[in-house]
Amino acid sequence: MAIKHGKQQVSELPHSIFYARWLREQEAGAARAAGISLYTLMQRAGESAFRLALRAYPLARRWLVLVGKGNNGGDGYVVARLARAAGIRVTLLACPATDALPPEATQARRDWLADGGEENDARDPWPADADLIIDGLLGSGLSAAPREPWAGLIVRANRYPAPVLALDTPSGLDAETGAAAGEVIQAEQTITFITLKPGLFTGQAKAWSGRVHHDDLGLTDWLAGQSAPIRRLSAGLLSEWLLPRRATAHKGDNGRLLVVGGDEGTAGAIRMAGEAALRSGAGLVRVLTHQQNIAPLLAARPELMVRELTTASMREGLEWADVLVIGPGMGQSDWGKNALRLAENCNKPMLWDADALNLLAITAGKRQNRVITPHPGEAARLLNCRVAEIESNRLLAAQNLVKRYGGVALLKGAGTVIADESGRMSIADVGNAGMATGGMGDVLSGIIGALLGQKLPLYEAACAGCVVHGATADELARRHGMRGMLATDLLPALSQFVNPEWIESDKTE
Ligand SMILES: NC(=O)C1=CN([C@@H]2O[C@H](COP(=O)(O)OP(=O)(O)OC[C@H]3O[C@@H](n4cnc5c(N)ncnc54)[C@H](O)[C@@H]3O)[C@@H](O)[C@H]2O)[C@@H](O)CC1
Ligand SMILES: [K+]
Repeated sequence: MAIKHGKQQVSELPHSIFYARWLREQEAGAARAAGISLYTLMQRAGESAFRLALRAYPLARRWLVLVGKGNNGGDGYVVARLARAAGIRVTLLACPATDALPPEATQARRDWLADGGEENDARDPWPADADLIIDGLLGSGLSAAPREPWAGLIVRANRYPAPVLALDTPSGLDAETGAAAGEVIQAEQTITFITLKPGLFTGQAKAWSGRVHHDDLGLTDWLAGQSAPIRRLSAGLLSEWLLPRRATAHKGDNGRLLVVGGDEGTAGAIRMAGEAALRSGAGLVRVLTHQQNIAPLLAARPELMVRELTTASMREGLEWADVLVIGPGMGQSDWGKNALRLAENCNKPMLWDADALNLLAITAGKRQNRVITPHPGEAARLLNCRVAEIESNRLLAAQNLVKRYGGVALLKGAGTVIADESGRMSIADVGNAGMATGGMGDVLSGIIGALLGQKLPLYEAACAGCVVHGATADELARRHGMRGMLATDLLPALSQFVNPEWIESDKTE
């Protein structure tokens, strides 16, 4: 839904994400280009947040506005002034001394005081009956974990029984990376200004940001001339990648997929990958697996062609296939290692996942024709670092994976990041915590493998596959909730997203 304020409009989230650091360097030039002052920009930010607060919390009449020492606090002063003028009881809590404010925030403070607004020390007792908190403590200027007294105020806000609307970013969350180095305010809604920032979509973002809104503050024309370093992926983009199937298509047109894995006792992984590929439109799926898995797989899914994995069947399969998916349930025994050695020389598009990545960490080969899909633990092994380092900057980690291993890297987790060798980067704004369960990765491998077989280039297949996967899980969560979602629940539901021409328009965002 759009919120109108003046000539501006808060619209659906755009697909462009810009670094906060870059925006801070550009903001003066952008305001100049738009013929407005930085203070006007701040007033627009405050006005936009004020209107959102009225719309989202129509019954809230007693607001606490927390302001810090930067321009994020400046936005807060504007919200406070507008709210007070509208008859809302506003308690403005400043942290701590306000004499060192930057110029625009100084102006906003002056206007607040000139209108008769009062400023309280945020460390003093807060009124007990407020029904909304506006968070203007820390924005994109955050440089480290919040210090005292900011950290203590964040804790206090989080204990306070009123929802938080965060200005630009939830205070304490790193706008660049989504990392939470210390205390972070728990926002129910966040309104971010001018551009989306990566830290609102990956890392710890989903735990703290709540629902994200965006307002470009009227800089639409200026923004149209900027090229975004990162793309936000949503279901609305699927029709860009997945065209309706040709009416005359035959199974050979839709890709012959070789899926390799499933050691003794791990037939499930390979079955889910193979079946996800079929459900995502693969023409033919041949599975090479441990001989014990053959009968159960054939019984469960007769459309799969299942054979024993041997050197001969692997060689023959690689000849036959258009695309290779290797790793699900493969284990790290000699059995899997042999298959991987043969796969290393494959020149067709391929996807390596799970145990293939654990073995890759040892062999360290670089390939342009490969998508790798590590979770943070696998990524840490691949980059020889700690999981915490991966999570502290997921965008950088994905770039480093590509630098080291070539091709396309898809780093799983809340806010999956996809990067390629040309420098393209995307963050998937789909998916939910219901997906934190076994087998989800195997399903993703099958989907991406199928899309590679339908001739999508590596990067596009990874992006589209990730969106199909996450959007399907979101749809299931909407219907049944997150807890108890199974990877196999996704399989029959994939069809609505791999056929985007069938998506109803209200499901695209
Ligand atoms: N970019 C723009 O053109 C616009 C920016 N606006 C606002 O301005 C904000 C950025 O303003 P600033 O650059 O002044 O930065 P912030 O207001 O986000 O924070 C800077 C202040 O926080 C302090 N600080 C930094 N790290 C800290 C830590 N770990 N613990 C305690 N204090 C810490 C700094 O010393 C400084 O006083 C945006 O987030 C947005 O809310 C809006 O007014 C709209 C226009
Ligand atoms: K904030």
